[in-house]
Amino acid sequence: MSLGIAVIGTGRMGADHVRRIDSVIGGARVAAVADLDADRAREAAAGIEGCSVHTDPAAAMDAPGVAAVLIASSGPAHEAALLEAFARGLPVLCEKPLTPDPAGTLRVMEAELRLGRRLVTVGFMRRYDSEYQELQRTLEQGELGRALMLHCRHRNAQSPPFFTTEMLIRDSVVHEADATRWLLGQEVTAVQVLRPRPSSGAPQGLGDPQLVLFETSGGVVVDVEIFVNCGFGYEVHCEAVCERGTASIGAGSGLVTRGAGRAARAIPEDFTVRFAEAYDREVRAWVDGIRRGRVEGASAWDGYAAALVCEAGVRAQECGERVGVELPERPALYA
Ligand SMILES: NC(=O)c1ccc[n+]([C@@H]2O[C@H](COP(=O)([O-])OP(=O)(O)OC[C@H]3O[C@@H](n4cnc5c(N)ncnc54)[C@H](O)[C@@H]3O)[C@@H](O)[C@H]2O)c1
Ligand SMILES: O[C@H]1[C@H](O)[C@@H](O)[C@H](O)[C@@H](O)[C@H]1O
Repeated sequence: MSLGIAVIGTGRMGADHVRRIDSVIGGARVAAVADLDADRAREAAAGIEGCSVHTDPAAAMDAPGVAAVLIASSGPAHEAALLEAFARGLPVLCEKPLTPDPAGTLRVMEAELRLGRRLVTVGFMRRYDSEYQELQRTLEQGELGRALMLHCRHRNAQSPPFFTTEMLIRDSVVHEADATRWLLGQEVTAVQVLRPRPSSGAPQGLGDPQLVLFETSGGVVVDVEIFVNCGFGYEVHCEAVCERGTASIGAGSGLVTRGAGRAARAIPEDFTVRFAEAYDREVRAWVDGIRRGRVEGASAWDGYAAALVCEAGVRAQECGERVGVELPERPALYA
């Protein structure tokens, strides 16, 4: 029998996940959707047989046939939805950030610890991207020697209207916080943020772009250019500089055209294009895991570690200094 999923939040990502569950991956179906905006929820559920429509996330989780929850509401709404899923013992895939602040993430992790079993997967989809996976394997195999530096670029064509300077870190650089931990198997121990003059292409008051520096427990230095209003497309690059060579991803390998004295390759418009396959693989792995009684992917601990890195990043944005990341001991549940 297919796994009945309640999708909470049917905006840009949620609607895309509804489509994915309904028509891309096998073994699951959208049993219910919820969005504060009833029209948006209805639109996402249109044509899906047996899918009930709600404005209250808890009501969607109580709908007949629901056995798992996918949370794609706005970040501040994640915590309440996660706790509702826990109250029902439902496994949950929650879009990043797990919650926007470490205090909320800690409450979620502690609630899961009280349950004594893992229910949460955090939607850090880069872990499912084939290029990132190849880079991770290359670094793990060690043929290039130990990693010394990562140079990362993270560019969005434009930010949504509600984006704030803090969100450059908490909503965008949170991906590099997780990717750094996952690629290197090391923790981020300190963060600095350099702020060039804001681009005239960024909304008034938004400190965009920024250069974020991580130091890791293994002595690697990571620089992240975050530029969420670059204007020209979506780019995520990562180059690892190792002792005997480099390995890089994100250059794009699509069609190249030549003409009128120029060579050209399209740049993806946004993350739904660049990471389409990664989202498919992430949701498929989550569904397959649940069907086999396992919880796959990034854990609440990973969400918490990333949130602590981002908290240090926001403090570094404000004070202009290097800010240390204080990570507590990892609970045994997440060993
Ligand atoms: N993994 C990725 O690459 C990626 C990409 C984009 C967004 N995201 C994440 O996905 C989440 C959603 O982002 P989005 O771009 O789709 O935003 P969005 O604004 O398009 O959609 C959010 C939806 O949540 C609904 N909502 C808000 N509070 C709610 C509540 N309490 N109950 C029910 N519905 C509620 C809103 O009405 C809206 O329709 C965020 O956590 C975001 O960070 C992840
Ligand atoms: O919510 C989105 C999403 O996480 C994207 O993957 C990232 O590139 C954007 O910067 C962020 O705003």
